[in-house]
Amino acid sequence: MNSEELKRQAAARALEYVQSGMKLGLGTGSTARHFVELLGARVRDGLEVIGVPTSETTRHDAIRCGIRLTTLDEVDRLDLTVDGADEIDPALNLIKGGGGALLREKIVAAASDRMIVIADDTKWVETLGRFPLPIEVIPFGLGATQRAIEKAFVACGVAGELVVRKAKDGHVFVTDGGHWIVDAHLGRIGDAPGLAQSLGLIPGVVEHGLFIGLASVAMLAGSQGIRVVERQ
Ligand SMILES: O=C[C@H](O)[C@H](O)[C@H](O)COP(=O)(O)O
Repeated sequence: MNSEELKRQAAARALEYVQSGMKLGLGTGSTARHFVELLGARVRDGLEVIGVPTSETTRHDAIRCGIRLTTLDEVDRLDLTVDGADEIDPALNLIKGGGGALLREKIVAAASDRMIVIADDTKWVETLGRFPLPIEVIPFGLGATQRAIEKAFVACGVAGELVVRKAKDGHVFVTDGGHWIVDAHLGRIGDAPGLAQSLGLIPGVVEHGLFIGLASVAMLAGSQGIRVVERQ
């Protein structure tokens, strides 16, 4: 089975948790797109849900799939968010933002009663950090922000190169919120909650891709089937 089929399987399993009347957070990325497409098929069969997309890309996908949309200004809480991840550790802490959607993804996940992470099992790691950690920053004062990030790294016992993300056309990648992303190549993050806290205090850092304590369940699709891991 190829990785797209595995992602679709994980997405299909998450769909079992969706009930009519739910308000849903709709994630971003290749795995979340499978969920949006499968959800769209159920909506066409009569399922009544309303969604909040976590990116402009997902908003367009959801509209194409016939899913009714709302915003976090119009609704208070969401019942469930289903999203992908770049890395998932045994505490269900995540690295997200490989596609640049981390800011809206975190706002939506934090406004949800439950977050299900869907992925193929290559995303499962013992310790976060092999995947470069996305840090969303304000372009103004980038040098000062980067120096503050490096200080936070030293305090948290990690080190690695910071690279301003470029789009495929060679220009700086700009997020849906108009910010830039610096990818931190750390290799291993021993204390992800501690690093998350330190990064959150830096002026100029809008958000970072460490999702701590947000995911309640992970659905990991592999050649042996789907493993469901609940947060302890
Ligand atoms: O910004 C992008 C998101 O955090 C994605 O959910 C994450 O990068 C995983 O994407 P994919 O399912 O394509 O591996």
